[in-house]
Amino acid sequence: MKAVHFGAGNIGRGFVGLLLHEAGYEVVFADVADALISQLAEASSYDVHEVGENPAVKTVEGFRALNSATQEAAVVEEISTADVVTTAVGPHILKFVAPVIARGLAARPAELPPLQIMACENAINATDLLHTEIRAAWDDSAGDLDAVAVFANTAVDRIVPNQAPGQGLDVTVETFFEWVIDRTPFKGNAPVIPGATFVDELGPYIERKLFTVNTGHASAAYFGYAAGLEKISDAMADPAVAAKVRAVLEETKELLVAKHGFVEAEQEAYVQKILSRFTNPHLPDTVVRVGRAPLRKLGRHERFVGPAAELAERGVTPVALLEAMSAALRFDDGADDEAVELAKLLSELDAAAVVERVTELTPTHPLFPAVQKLVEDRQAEG
Ligand SMILES: NC(=O)c1ccc[n+]([C@@H]2O[C@H](COP(=O)([O-])OP(=O)(O)OC[C@H]3O[C@@H](n4cnc5c(N)ncnc54)[C@H](O)[C@@H]3O)[C@@H](O)[C@H]2O)c1
Ligand SMILES: O=P(O)(O)OC[C@@H](O)[C@@H](O)[C@H](O)[C@H](O)CO
Repeated sequence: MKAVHFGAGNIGRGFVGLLLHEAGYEVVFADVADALISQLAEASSYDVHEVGENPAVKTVEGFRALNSATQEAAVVEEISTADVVTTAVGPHILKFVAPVIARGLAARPAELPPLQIMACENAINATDLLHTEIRAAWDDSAGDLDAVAVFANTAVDRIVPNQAPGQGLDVTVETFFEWVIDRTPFKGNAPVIPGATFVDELGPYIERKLFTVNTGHASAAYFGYAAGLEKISDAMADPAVAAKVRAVLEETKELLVAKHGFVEAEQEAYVQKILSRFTNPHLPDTVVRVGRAPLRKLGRHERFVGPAAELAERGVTPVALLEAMSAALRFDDGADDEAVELAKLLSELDAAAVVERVTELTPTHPLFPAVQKLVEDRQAEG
């Protein structure tokens, strides 16, 4: 069994690659970072260090690695005979990997079963997005795309920080992990991945993960950044930051319970578990990694505006979520391209235009005036 995995970064090596390896797949990593690919191509193994409660070391071996920019033909050939393709590149990068996957699918021998494609990104229905991009790159003369590929959405959860320089290919991760995959597109032929959980209705799991783990995480990052703190665990050790994060998760809990029917006590236990994961002092995770790409995080269906808009539509005015969004508007890490772009938008556009551009909320949406006020307050500070 062979899996081609795009994105040999933190989650690629520390989670998806590990679980595919443990499931018995030969993993072919495809990435555009040349030094990383050269290192992987030369290595026979790397270790995943799970830190926190019940620490462990897992070894990944038997993989290969290709540069998908300079060795595209080889990647296409690997995909043409693979069983599974996964990605962990970031939602905005899916459009760049889609044409290569389309070419691999077009070259697939007719006798092979459909390629099983799963995007493992922090975004709602990222595989649908990848599917759309592959369709856009698809040459109809190659036949019916949906006859040669199966697309399944997933939700992936494991905190994998940026790795310390000098650590080589080894990855430090938390012990917790969850990979939930929509079973239904496979029509009885789902891949066997013992570390993954297959469900019939993925929607509630994706939203619960994004609007709890990622909303809480990003809140800790932006409040922590504003407090001058470097690590997420330090931010969570600050009582004022921790209280604000808790308040944010109270609001998303209200939405998730009302919308998906999660039992309140179970959702509360989920929240508690997640808060304890953020405080893991063994995990060297930083507010700038977790806060990265604020424009994406302030997007319409993302971790802040997504739940806040739905609460507003239900007649509930979010308070803590808006406070977290206000902190996000103050995330001005100069090394982050999106933070720089956000600062530019704040200085060039009027508040309503910033809200429309960044959040894609329309002026008639019930959340719009509150977000506009946040932007006006931010702009008044200069
Ligand atoms: N790190 C985590 O804790 C975590 C957990 C769950 C989900 N995720 C999601 O996984 C995705 C990746 O996150 P990460 O933390 O591993 O980031 P990362 O930056 O460590 O890894 C991304 C990798 O993608 C590669 N890449 C960029 N453009 C590419 C292209 N065109 N083709 C092939 N490879 C390309 C980069 O070189 C990099 O190695 C994101 O969507 C993120 O939200 C991350
Ligand atoms: O990857 P992002 O930028 O969408 O979000 C940053 C972190 O919140 C994220 O990577 C978490 O560590 C991860 O989603 C945990 O499962």
